[in-house]
Amino acid sequence: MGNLPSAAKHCLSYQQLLREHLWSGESVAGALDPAQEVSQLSGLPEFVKIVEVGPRDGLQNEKVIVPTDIKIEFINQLSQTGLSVIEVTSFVSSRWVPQMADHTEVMRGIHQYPGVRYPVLIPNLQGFHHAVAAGATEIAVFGAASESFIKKNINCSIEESMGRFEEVISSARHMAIPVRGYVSCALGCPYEGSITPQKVTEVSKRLYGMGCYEISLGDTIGVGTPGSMKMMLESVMKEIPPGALAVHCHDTYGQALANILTALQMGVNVVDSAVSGLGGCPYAKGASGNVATEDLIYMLNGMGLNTGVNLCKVMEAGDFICKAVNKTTNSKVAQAAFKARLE
Ligand SMILES: CC(C)(COP(=O)([O-])OP(=O)([O-])OC[C@H]1O[C@@H](n2cnc3c(N)ncnc32)[C@H](O)[C@@H]1OP(=O)([O-])[O-])[C@@H](O)C(=O)NCCC(=O)NCCSC(=O)C[C@@](C)(O)CC(=O)[O-]
Repeated sequence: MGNLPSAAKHCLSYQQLLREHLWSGESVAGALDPAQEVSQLSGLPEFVKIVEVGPRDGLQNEKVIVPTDIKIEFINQLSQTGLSVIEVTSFVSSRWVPQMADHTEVMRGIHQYPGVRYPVLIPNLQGFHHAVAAGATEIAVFGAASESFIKKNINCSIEESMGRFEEVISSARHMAIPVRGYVSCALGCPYEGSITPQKVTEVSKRLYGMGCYEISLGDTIGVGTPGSMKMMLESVMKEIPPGALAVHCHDTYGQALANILTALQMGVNVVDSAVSGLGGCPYAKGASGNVATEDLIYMLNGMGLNTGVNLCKVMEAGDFICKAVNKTTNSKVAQAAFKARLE
C-alpha cells in the first residue's frame, strides 16, 4: 500500500476490519447478510434516508473560511457515496454567517449527480430569490420552538418567522420547489432550557400545514435523551405522520445515536447527520457537532438497515474535509478505523 494516498489506505484497512468483524456490516459491499440481524429488530424501517448536512451545518460554524473550491470538492466527493440528499449551503446574510457567503459560487460550482438532491437553507424571501438565481431546486426553511433562540438566530419572533416562511413557501410552490422545514430547539434551548413537546408540535404543525413536505426536528444543543425524544415525538406524531418527520441530533451529551434509535423505533425513517460529526449553529453556544454520518451508517448497517450509502467512501470524504479544515474527526468509527490502520 506504499504509494496509495492515505484516505485510500484508511479505506482499505476499514474494509479489512469489516471482513474480520462481521457484526459491523456494510450494506453496499454486502459484507453482512442483513437478515441475520433484522429478525431481532422488527418494527424498524428497512431503509433509512440520510440527509447529509456536513457542507452546510458542518461548516457554518468554522471560524476559518473554507475555500470555495474545497467546499465544492467536498460536496462532489459526498455525491459519489450513495447519499441521496446533501444540504449544500445557506442563503443567509454573510454578516450573520460569514462562512456561507460563497453560497452562489458553491451552488453553481458543484457537479449535480443524477439521483442526488441538493437543498439549501433559506431564512426569508431575499434568500429564496438568491437561491433560485443560483440554481437551487430544493430548499429548507428553519424555524424554532423557542422565542429566544429564533430571535438570536434570525432576528424575529416565532410569529414573524411564520409570516416569512409563508411567503417563501408560497413562492416555492409556484415554482414547484419542494420545501423542508426545520424546527430547532425541539429538545431544549440554549437560552430558555426546557421546551415543551406542545410548543414543538405547534410550530411543526404550522410548517407542515404551510406545505413543508418534511419536518426535521432539531436537537440543536444535543441535550435530549431517548426519554425526552420519545415524549416529544409522541406529541408531534399526533399531528404529523412519522413518514413526514426527520430527526437532526447534535451529539453534545453523547446521546445522538440513542436518540436516533428511539426515533427509528417510533417510525421515523429520515435522519440528518454530518460527515466527521462536524457542525453546530453559531447562535447555539456550547452545542457540539452533529451525529457523525459514519457512526450513523455503522449503527444502521449493524442492525441490517439499508441506507444505500457506502461507509468507506463517506470516510474518505470525511478524511478530506478534516484535513482541509485542520480538524480531527469526531466520528468514533473513523477514529477506530484509523487506529486499526496504525496498529
Ligand atoms: C435572517 C437574517 C438575514 C435577518 O437579519 P436582519 O439583520 O434582521 O435582516 P434585515 O431584513 O433587517 O436586513 C439587514 C441586511 O441583511 C440583508 N439580508 C436580509 N436577508 C438576507 C439574506 N437572506 N441573504 C443575504 N442578505 C440578507 C438585507 O439586504 C440588509 O442588507 P443591508 O441593506 O444592511 O446591506 C439573519 O438573521 C440571518 O442571516 N440569519 C442566519 C442565521 C443562520 O444561518 N443560522 C444557522 C442556521 S440554523 C441552524 O443551524 C439550525 C439547524 C437548521 O441546523 C437545525 C438545528 O440544529 O436545530
